[in-house]
Amino acid sequence: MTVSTAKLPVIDLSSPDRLSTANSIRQACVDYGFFYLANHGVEEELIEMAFEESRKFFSLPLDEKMKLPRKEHRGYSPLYAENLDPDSSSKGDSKEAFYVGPVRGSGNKAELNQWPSPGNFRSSSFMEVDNGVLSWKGHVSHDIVNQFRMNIFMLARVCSFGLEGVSSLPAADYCLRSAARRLISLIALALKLDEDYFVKVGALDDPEGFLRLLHYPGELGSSDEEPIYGASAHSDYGMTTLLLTDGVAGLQACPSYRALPDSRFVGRSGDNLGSGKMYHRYMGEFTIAKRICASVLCFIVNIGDMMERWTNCLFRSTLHRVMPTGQERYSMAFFMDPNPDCIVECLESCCSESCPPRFPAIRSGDYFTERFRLTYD
Ligand SMILES: O=C(O)CCC(=O)C(=O)O
Ligand SMILES: [Fe+2]
Repeated sequence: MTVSTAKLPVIDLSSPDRLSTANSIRQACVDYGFFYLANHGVEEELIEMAFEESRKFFSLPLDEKMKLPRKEHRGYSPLYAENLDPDSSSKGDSKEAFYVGPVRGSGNKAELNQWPSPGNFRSSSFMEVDNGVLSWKGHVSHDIVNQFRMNIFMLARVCSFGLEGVSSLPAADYCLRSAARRLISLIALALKLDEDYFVKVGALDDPEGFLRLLHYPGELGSSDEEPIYGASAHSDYGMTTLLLTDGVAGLQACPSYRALPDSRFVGRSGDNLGSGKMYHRYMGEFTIAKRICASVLCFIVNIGDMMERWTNCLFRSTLHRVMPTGQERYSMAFFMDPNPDCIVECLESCCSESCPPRFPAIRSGDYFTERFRLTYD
């Protein structure tokens, strides 16, 4: 373990001492906006299988992947299509991604997900899991009518989104989404709120949690070119992100960043959200940042902008990025976002006369629309 890793706190999600866990979370969110989450209940085998599916998916020929272009934040996004920080590099991020949105509970939205069709896979290595029978830990096995549905299940269940026609979901209580919900109740306690506060304000209604599979080819730019980032500097937009990586280094966070008071209200041009996220414009150099060494067994958790706004910047939506190391890298990020209709406004406990709310109340969906526009347009 490196020194920098040791400094990032490890939170034990299974600890029976919820108050002490909540206090540790509070400290981690105030100091870093990042922490490791251990004993989250998601089985190693499930994580490994999801990584395996992800590797197979990204190894499909580009024209197959391009049959599933990203729409409504679901589907495939090729190399350089996204630029999280257009001011630091014009080329776009050296990563490809596949997005999965909620499959169940969102009306027609479930259908917006794009899935590789059986035809896409016939010539690939992505298929053939036990001849159409999916087994999980010996508890369950389902005949899944075709490879298409099986592949949906394989990927979707990592976020516990249901699959019509599949009667039981063994992983449902031990999936990313359930871990995120348990964590969010601890975050509420950490903020001295009722543990179901975020449920009560509708943040977790039919949540718009998204899973993003990521593949970084690891290419290094030549020194006379603009820098190439795997993911350029950004903060995440939602409540909290649960990140899994294959252990290859590259993720860097910048917990030392403190917003200059005025910059909080000055966004990049066209950004009318007061997000003030153009850090390096105000800081000069983007200074690093600790290297985060990830164990595949621990999630890396970070706080997103919505939580930062709720807490009036007490909890930090920390700037982070992925640097290419020359080594290929896979990760999976589960973004727990508030329901789009949830109004996010400064918590009473986080403001006072001398510390007024820094951000106006905002509908979560409006915030996301604007941030996506800035990333993709
Ligand atoms: O791949 C990683 O380690 C980080 C990804 C990330 O920050 C993101 O997708 O928002
Ligand atoms: Fe991120």
